[in-house]
Amino acid sequence: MEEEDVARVGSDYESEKGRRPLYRTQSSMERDSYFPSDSDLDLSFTSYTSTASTDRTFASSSARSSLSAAVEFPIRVSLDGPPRRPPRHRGSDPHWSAVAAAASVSPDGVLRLHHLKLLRRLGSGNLGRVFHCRLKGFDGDFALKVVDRDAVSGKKLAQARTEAGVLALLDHPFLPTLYAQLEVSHYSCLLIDYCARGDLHSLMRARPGNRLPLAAARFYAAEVLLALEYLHCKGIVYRDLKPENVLVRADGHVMLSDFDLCFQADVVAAVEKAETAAPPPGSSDCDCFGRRRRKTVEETTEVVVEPRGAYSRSCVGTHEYLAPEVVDGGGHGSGVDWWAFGVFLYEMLYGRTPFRGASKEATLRNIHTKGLGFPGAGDGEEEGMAEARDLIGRLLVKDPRKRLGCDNGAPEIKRHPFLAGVNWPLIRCYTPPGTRTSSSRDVRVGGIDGKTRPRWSLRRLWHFGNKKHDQVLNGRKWL
Ligand SMILES: Nc1ncnc2c1ncn2[C@@H]1O[C@H](COP(=O)(O)OP(=O)(O)OP(=O)(O)O)[C@@H](O)[C@H]1O
Repeated sequence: MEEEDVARVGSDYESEKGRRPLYRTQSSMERDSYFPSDSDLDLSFTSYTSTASTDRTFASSSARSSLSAAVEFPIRVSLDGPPRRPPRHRGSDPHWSAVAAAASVSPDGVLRLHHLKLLRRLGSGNLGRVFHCRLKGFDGDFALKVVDRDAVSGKKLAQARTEAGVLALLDHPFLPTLYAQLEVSHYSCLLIDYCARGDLHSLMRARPGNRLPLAAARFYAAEVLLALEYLHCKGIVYRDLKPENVLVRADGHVMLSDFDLCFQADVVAAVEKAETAAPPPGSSDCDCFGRRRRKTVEETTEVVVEPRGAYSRSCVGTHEYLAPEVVDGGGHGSGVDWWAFGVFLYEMLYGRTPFRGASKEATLRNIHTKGLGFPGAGDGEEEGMAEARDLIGRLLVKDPRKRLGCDNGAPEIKRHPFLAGVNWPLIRCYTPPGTRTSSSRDVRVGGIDGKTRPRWSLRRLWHFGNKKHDQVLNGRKWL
């Protein structure tokens, strides 16, 4: 890591007891109303700044700031041109029809800001503010991310463009959908999915010991893993995984947010051999005479789409989540996301991150030098903790060449015993933590504790024909 960065990190620490973002300054958006009294804008944002309508539960006051650097890899997508078309997989989402219907009443067929009704401010971040909103006359909730182009530096503007560029590329249930991008006066607004349950960091802090039960941690880890896998397939390295950036939708499933620190690299799909230890289905480790079975190894092939050649030298991310190679400043690739995934799992299970020190400098030193340790197990350790520790240990390997995931990406991690019981194609049919199991006809009856499963198998879903199958897998019916 370069000296300048360490100095900046160090000096920031004292003032950051409230853990405010590193480069945040009071923008004109904080001081004034959000939008000028433009004839196109019938919204006065002023009331949202001072009233109780700001929902602080969404923006946990102790959220950790991210280190940011200049954007050196532009995201390869054009945001100019006609209004956005629904993406292939998320296109059946009713939010798209609402956006299309609202836009159709406009003379030029384009969605405008006055079509939106702002309900409350959800919080503000490094780049701007986020509002909960609805389309006037339509059902469905959205979030509106607003950046004041006049109030942010060129670097932040570049980050805002990166974020918009990444959002425009996404089409995945655990990532936000960009419904529209509105340029109004000096404001850039992104209309995306709204997550009614706030962020995982706040949810964890509301629990004893700031940690989650193992089954919940496994569920969130599995969904985040799929989101990271998708991003890597697109060549996007995320670089800012932390519970603050894992939002929870109304249905309990996750959505990653904050893509301003991403970078994009080339990715080439490759078919690789993979070995999995395959115990005979439904069998125990011993045969009927009590003798230990020999482990059979199954050789399969798998498609690997990991941006293995991704390379960046910038120091970005959140201190406690930085990988050693980022701290070094010697260059890093997609492996930083797998390191952060290990820290994320650790924090969900133990209520704190593994290398946190008394100051941010101490944290960075620990990442480099300190070995990985786990709090004492105690008596009543939950089943599965040993597997979780093993997975964390394989992810938090300081040398990225030996880290799980760095070779073949997410499939390597999916095969680990901690996650091996997850039925990946049906993950959206699991009952998310904290959601009530509804009627017996609801498919979301499984838990993710490794014992109970989604009740419907893929084979059974096919009996309902493709339409039903699509509905289940797209989650349309049960969202
Ligand atoms: N789609 C959304 N649905 C619900 N809440 C959201 C949504 N997007 C952001 N938020 C909330 O709004 C607040 C501000 O989000 P934003 O992404 O701008 O900043 P941040 O998470 O603090 O990130 P950073 O400062 O690192 O860019 C956060 O507390 C976040 O939880």
